[in-house]
Amino acid sequence: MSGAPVAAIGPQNRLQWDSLDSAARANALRRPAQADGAKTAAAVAALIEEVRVGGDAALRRLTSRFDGVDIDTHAVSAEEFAKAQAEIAPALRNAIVEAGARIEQFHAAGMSQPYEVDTAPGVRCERVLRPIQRVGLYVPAGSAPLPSTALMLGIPARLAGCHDVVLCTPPRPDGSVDPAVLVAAASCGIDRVFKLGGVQAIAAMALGTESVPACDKLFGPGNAYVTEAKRQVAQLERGVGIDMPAGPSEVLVIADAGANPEFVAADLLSQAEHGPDSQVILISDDDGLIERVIAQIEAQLVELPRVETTRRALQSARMIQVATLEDAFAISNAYAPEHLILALRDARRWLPSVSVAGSVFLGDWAPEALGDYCSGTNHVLPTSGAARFVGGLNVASFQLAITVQEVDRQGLRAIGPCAVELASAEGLEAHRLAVSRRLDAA
Ligand SMILES: NC(=O)c1ccc[n+]([C@@H]2O[C@H](COP(=O)([O-])OP(=O)(O)OC[C@H]3O[C@@H](n4cnc5c(N)ncnc54)[C@H](O)[C@@H]3O)[C@@H](O)[C@H]2O)c1
Ligand SMILES: N[C@H](CO)Cc1c[nH]c[nH+]1
Ligand SMILES: [Zn+2]
Repeated sequence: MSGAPVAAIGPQNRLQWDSLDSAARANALRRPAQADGAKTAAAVAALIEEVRVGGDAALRRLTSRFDGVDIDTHAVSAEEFAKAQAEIAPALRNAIVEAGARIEQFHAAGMSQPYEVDTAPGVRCERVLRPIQRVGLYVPAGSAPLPSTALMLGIPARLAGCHDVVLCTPPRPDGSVDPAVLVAAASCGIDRVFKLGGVQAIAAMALGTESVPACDKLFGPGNAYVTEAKRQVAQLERGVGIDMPAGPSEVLVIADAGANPEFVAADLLSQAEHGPDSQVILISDDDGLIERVIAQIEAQLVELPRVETTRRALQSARMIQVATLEDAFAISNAYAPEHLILALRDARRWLPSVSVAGSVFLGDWAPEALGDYCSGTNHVLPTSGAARFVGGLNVASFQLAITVQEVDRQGLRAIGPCAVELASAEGLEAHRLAVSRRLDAA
């Protein structure tokens, strides 16, 4: 029996917040990737161990298994960089340059500055900034290569002054790397690129292999495997820093009755198409708007090339009706979305109601996709609720803030007694003497 295609958004996706008990509310805001978290963690741990033991040989095996291609040398050669430059269309090159300029403008404006303060006569405290010595960047390419991510990682790294930069990205089935990723990397001064994806890339950059150098901190988004691998390597004995959990994409839209349903549906679909575990949420105080958005999703979905992936992501979509917009913000702040779109009349007026989010898009003319590419903000953003405690990537993510204190005799006399008192209270005699011996001599 044939008929109309099954609707992507069904009654199971529709929720009336006021009618839910607390368990149903918690369930409504659960991320889809959490479902098989334990299984993913075990698989990832085994793969990291395989790289630790096997080095480059393991990288070759895993690339063959997961990317379906046999590669002898993972490092991208100078010839491959040159070929990529020749291959990409001028319009794409121009877009990379144009986006890069705005990303640089925004990130440069937000850079931390060194500073110094005399906290007492003869006591100078400073903060100096140093680039993290060797950074490892991950550019996803499983379902689609993301040259924009190379810009989002490479530009703040360059502004921070990082000279030793390694970048990994999964190879294509023919063993090459997407040329636009290479052009974007080169535009940031990055020439050390490895054809490596997933867990094996993260493990290689964390542990080091014969060909891939061990890095001090890893950056970049990726699927649930990549995100779990970052989490695990951060706990290894040779500690490696990570930027944040930046996993499967999320968008939450708060829309009022006046929102444009065509635009709202397009925004929800734009994040659903990233992968089956993307999560999209619409919250509105207007039932009619929700109905119109759902109709638009069904209409627009069938036109999309990645319809099956998108349809799978929509299985975990939430269309939530609330009594008031204040309720919508309370839900959003509890969920901590990676992206938050305010499709509201006078959207800026509502900005103070946002207390937790990765990046906010104000009004009908700010699609989230602009932030993905070229508004200037960074698209590497916290997912899975991490927006509660970490912000998006920025130049400071690539820097060490080192504090310095310079104290002369006068300074020691001024603040030494304070330290002596506190050391005595803590019963730390050696601490007290390190100060009082100098006080005696000063
Ligand atoms: N939060 C952010 O800032 C942000 C930004 C951009 C993209 N993203 C997300 O990044 C993700 C990109 O995912 P992707 O899959 O397209 O590319 P990816 O490069 O992250 O992952 C591809 C790799 O996953 C590995 N892999 C696939 N199946 C596996 C399995 N069963 N076991 C072990 N490893 C496996 C393979 O090694 C493959 O190379 C999407 O979820 C997207 O939403 C997030
Ligand atoms: N939306 C992604 C972050 O969640 C970033 C991206 C790159 N390209 C397209 N989108
Ligand atoms: Zn996107």
